[in-house]
Amino acid sequence: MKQIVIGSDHAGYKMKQFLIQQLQEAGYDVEDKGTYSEDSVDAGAYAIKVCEDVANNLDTKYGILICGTGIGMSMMANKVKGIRASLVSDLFSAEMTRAHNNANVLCMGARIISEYMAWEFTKVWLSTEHLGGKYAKRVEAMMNYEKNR
Ligand SMILES: O=C(CO)[C@H](O)[C@H](O)[C@H](O)COP(=O)(O)O
Repeated sequence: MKQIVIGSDHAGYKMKQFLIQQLQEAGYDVEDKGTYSEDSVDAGAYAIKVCEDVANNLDTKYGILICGTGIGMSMMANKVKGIRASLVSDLFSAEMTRAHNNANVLCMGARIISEYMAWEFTKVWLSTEHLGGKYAKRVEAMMNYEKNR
């Protein structure tokens, strides 16, 4: 079971706290990189904290990021080398982003989805295996582009 590194801005703080509780109850080891209150902060800084940790521990850690829309978090997350972050607002995408894209960071918008939905998406995302084969080749091509640019 991979360790979960989680972060949010002020808009995602409550959802982050909810997910931490659910994840811990489900037996996950969770590291909370902040923010630690609903005081206004810039989401990008927390995306970097989470994603640099995941990128340095690709075999052992996954990341979860929450802001108001999930957009700023996912944009910043994908600037960190080694990160494949997906913004998810439906169950099918939560599954496919693991099965086809092997995402290592899940982003969600607390002003878009409910806590219930966020936990449903998180469970599917964590329990879906990457399918490999042609999908692995496509992910590899993506990572080679990043490495060589
Ligand atoms: O995309 C975002 C961050 O880059 C988020 O949706 C933020 O949570 C949102 O922009 C925060 O808005 P606020 O007016 O500062 O609460």
